[in-house]
Amino acid sequence: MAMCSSFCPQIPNQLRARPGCSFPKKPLYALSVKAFSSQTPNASVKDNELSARIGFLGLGIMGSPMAQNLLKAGCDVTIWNRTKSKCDPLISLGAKYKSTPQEVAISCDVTFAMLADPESAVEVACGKHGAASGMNSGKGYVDVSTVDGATSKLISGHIKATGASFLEAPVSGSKKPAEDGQLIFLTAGDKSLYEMVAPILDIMGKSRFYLGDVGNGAAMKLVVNMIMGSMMASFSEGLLLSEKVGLDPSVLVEVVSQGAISAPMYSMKGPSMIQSLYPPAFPLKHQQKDLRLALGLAESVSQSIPIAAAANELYKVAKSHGLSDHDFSAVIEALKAKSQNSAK
Ligand SMILES: NC(=O)C1=CN([C@@H]2O[C@H](COP(=O)(O)OP(=O)(O)OC[C@H]3O[C@@H](n4cnc5c(N)ncnc54)[C@H](OP(=O)(O)O)[C@@H]3O)[C@@H](O)[C@H]2O)C=CC1
Ligand SMILES: O=CC(=O)O
Repeated sequence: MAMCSSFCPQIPNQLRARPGCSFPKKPLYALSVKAFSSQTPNASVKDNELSARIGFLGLGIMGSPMAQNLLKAGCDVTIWNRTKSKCDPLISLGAKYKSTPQEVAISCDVTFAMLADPESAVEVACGKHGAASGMNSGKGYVDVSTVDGATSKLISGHIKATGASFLEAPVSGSKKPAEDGQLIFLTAGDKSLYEMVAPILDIMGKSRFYLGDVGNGAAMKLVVNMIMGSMMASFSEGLLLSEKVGLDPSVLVEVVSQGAISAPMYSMKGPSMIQSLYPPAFPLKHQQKDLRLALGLAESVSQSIPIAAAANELYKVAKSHGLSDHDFSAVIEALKAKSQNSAK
């Protein structure tokens, strides 16, 4: 890949990412771009970002705004989505369209994938007309979907067998951070690809962590979302209990927001949960998938995670009530259903 070989060796050792290192967006952005632009030292940020042909596969709640931010930054973006109609708004913003992941990979230097789950991530990367069949040495594949480590290693194996580079880079942050370019990237895999795509990650995110070997990014993401899923389940119990004992749940949200357990998630989701509104930012089915995968991760090291296991059961109940495509805060409805049943 022309841009990789031209800039990677230019990065001074002290600026290279170490496993576990966090790179906040603002201070290092210029450094990343400088390294990226070594062939023309005075070239503008925009000129250098434009030099990469970027593919984007998967234009759901997250993929669409991420690809849109790349387009807004002036990048050359080629897209594909299983449901073609979701490509149309991006095509009208200047994206190119290809009809298979393979064709996207053939026409791009680096291809990003933002897919629902392990099955779809494997299908799009390794299936018939999948991205791997369009890869070769000099290209890169960056999977930003939330999957388990074994899936990520499987995809990495297929990609690297073609001579291409692989980076897993799941994101923390939901629909709004994706729209605002404020995601947190949890990356692992080929360091040279990490360094190459750093300026691209910085368009879509506010910080990035390089965590070493493939699997570590997936594990970090699953641990974070295991905590988040349990927090939301516990918050739901609190909202319902406060109401049952005659308190105003809005006041509970305010009290929580001022204390040591305050979290943006509670302030953002609490008011709509009180109104039983769950517009999907993070679909409940994906939160349950992440808890399921976190349970597998814990099992792999014989770690007991009883709180997360209980939360997982609650999300499963919510799914059985048809709430899969609602926001994950709809897990509170599973508790409401349980208390109605026990009152009978
Ligand atoms: N939403 C959020 O807040 C966050 C989500 N994530 C993770 O990011 C990933 C994407 O999430 P999100 O955008 O919310 O999910 P969506 O459900 O909105 O989008 C899923 C995407 O995967 C595609 N897809 C699903 N199944 C297949 C398949 N069999 N073959 C090809 N494509 C398929 C969908 O295509 P189609 O349009 O055709 O259905 C769509 O592009 C998930 O792994 C999620 O856990 C991570 C951080 C935050
Ligand atoms: O995966 C979801 C998120 O908000 O992060």
